[in-house]
Amino acid sequence: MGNSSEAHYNGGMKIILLGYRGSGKSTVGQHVAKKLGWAFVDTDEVIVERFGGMSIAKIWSEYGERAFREKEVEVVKEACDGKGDAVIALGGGAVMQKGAFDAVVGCCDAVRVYLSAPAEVLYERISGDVKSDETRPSLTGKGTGLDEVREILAKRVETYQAASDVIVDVAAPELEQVSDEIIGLIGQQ
Ligand SMILES: Nc1ncnc2c1ncn2[C@@H]1O[C@H](COP(=O)(O)OP(=O)(O)OP(=O)(O)O)[C@@H](O)[C@H]1O
Ligand SMILES: O=C(O)C1=C[C@@H](O)[C@@H](O)[C@H](O)C1
Ligand SMILES: [Mg+2]
Repeated sequence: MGNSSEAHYNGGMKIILLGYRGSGKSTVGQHVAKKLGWAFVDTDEVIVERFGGMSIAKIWSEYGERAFREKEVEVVKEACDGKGDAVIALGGGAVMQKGAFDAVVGCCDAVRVYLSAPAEVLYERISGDVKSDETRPSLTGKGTGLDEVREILAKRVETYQAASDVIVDVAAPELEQVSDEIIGLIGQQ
C-alpha cells in the first residue's frame, strides 16, 4: 500500500482513483466530485486537451504510445500537486510509470483508491462503452479482447495494490454505492 514518506503538502485533499480500463475511474470520479463539490481532474482528458483534442487512439497512431506516456507523467504530477480539494481519475496505465507512481504515492492528504474487478467484468464494460475505440487502443498490438485484459491486468495488479491505500470492489456495486463508499473513506486515513 502507498506510503507518504516523501509526501509534500499541496493545500487540499485528494481522492485519487486508479485501476484498469473500464473499472469506472472517470464515471465514479465525476460522480464523487459532484457530490462533494470538489474539482474533478481526469488525466486522460487533460492529455487529450494538450494534444489539441486529438483522441488517445490518434495520439498513439500519430506520435506513439511513448509520447502519450511522457505527457501522462507530467499531467499526473501536476494533478497531484494541484491546489485545493480534488478527485483525480487516472488513466489505467498511469501508475505503471515510475514518475507517475511516485507522484501518486507521495501525494499528501490523499486517499488512493484502487477500483478492482475481475478481467471478465472489465472486458464487458470496455466492450460495452462506445468511447472505447477512441480512448482505449490495444496495449499489446494483439487486439482489445478478453485475452489482452487478462494478460495486462495480471501484470499490473501488484502495482495497483502498491499504489493504493484502499481497494474498492466494483464488480457488482452500483455507482451510488461505490461513490458513497469512497466518500466514507475521507478522514479515515
Ligand atoms: N459500477 C459500474 N457498473 C456498471 N457499469 C459501469 C460501472 N462503472 C463504470 N461503468 C461503465 O463502464 C464503462 C467504463 O467506465 P469509465 O470510462 O468510467 O472507466 P475508466 O476506469 O475511466 O476507464 P479508462 O481507464 O479507460 O479511462 C462506461 O461505459 C461506464 O458507464
Ligand atoms: O490502461 C491503459 O494503459 C490506458 C488506459 C486509458 O485510461 C488511457 O490512459 C489509455 O488508453 C491507456
Ligand atoms: Mg477514464
